[in-house]
Amino acid sequence: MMKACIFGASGYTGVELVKILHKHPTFELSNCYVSEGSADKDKRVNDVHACLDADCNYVLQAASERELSEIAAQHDAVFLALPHEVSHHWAPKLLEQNVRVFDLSGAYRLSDLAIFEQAYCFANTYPDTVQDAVYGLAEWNKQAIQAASMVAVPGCYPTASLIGIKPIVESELLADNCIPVINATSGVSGAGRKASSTTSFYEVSLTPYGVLNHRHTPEIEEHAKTKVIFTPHLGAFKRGILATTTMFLKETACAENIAQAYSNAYANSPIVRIRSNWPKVDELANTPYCDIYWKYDTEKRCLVVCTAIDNLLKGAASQAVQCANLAFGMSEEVGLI
Ligand SMILES: NC(=O)C1=CN([C@@H]2O[C@H](COP(=O)(O)OP(=O)(O)OC[C@H]3O[C@@H](n4cnc5c(N)ncnc54)[C@H](OP(=O)(O)O)[C@@H]3O)[C@@H](O)[C@H]2O)C=CC1
Ligand SMILES: CC(=O)N[C@@H](CCC(=O)OP(=O)(O)O)C(=O)O
Repeated sequence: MMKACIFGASGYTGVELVKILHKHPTFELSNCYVSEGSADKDKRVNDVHACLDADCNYVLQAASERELSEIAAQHDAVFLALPHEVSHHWAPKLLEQNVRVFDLSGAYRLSDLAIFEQAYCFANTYPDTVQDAVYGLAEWNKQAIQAASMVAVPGCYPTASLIGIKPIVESELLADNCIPVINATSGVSGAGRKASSTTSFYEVSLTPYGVLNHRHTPEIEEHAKTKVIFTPHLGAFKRGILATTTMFLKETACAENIAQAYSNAYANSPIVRIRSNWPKVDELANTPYCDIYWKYDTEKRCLVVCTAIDNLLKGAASQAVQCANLAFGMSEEVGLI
């Protein structure tokens, strides 16, 4: 068994990691950590999150930066479900030990430090770790993930968006002057567990936010290798993301080569499911899958592709474990389906 631990185990993505690793056949969940000042420290995780099974009773231990080396030395895999700023400092310290790090935050997803600073409003001061970090979009980066010590697990919106766009870009079907337009809606768990008025049940409706300046725009652009116009929306539901992307294609594109592009990318994927109808978030909630469906208007040369995921799973925790499975030589879907 490989020993694993989770930092940020009391949060929304952290608790999904607890669920998955608790039942995983190869990873043994050895320790669950929260911050030194956490209101949940010393509690059992299933007392904090009653949805967990009775035997899923790990104690939420307080951990500080001082203990990172010692903790890293005791584990094979470390999962960081922490705020970006905390992962940014902690990942390089953990990596000094012989451990693999799977970071769910955005701290190491962008290779350009100036673009990072603009998007996250703080500077990444560990350029070597940035360079070593492998982007964990599992369907597209398998070989690099298999060899990685540091995996930057993609954001939730970027996962949903990139799965729809990349087959078209990589197959050179996108029209030269086309900027894909992505409209995506997330449930409120995307904002994390910390209470705020914008995510309170009474306040949430359906509305766009982060228009033309959301930090996921540069992440999608770097990994799709194209500019995009990305508009996120907050919806009045708990879990899930639905991303609808509109793209104009080259004159040479036809329904057959679009189908071929998606089939080449995902026909053998255990996680991405090519459907025969439009996906619905409720069908994906609590699963590690990404569902995809598209329609092409030949006359307008317009492709509309729709992808749906659970933001806490394929958008975070299950994709982190998908990457860990690959990094430890297993099939990507082990312990997930
Ligand atoms: N929610 C989502 O859909 C997605 C989230 N992510 C990313 O994953 C990460 C976790 O997100 P999420 O689970 O939603 O966040 P939550 O706010 O739900 O949880 C954050 C966790 O981090 C802990 N924490 C907070 N501050 C510190 C600190 N200074 N030191 C140590 N631990 C700390 C919290 O515990 P405590 O304060 O009790 O110590 C809690 O366990 C974030 O970087 C987020 O951007 C990525 C993709 C999707
Ligand atoms: C609904 C909501 O607020 N969603 C979050 C995105 C989820 C997240 O935590 O983003 P990372 O993938 O970058 O970590 C947001 O828009 O900031």
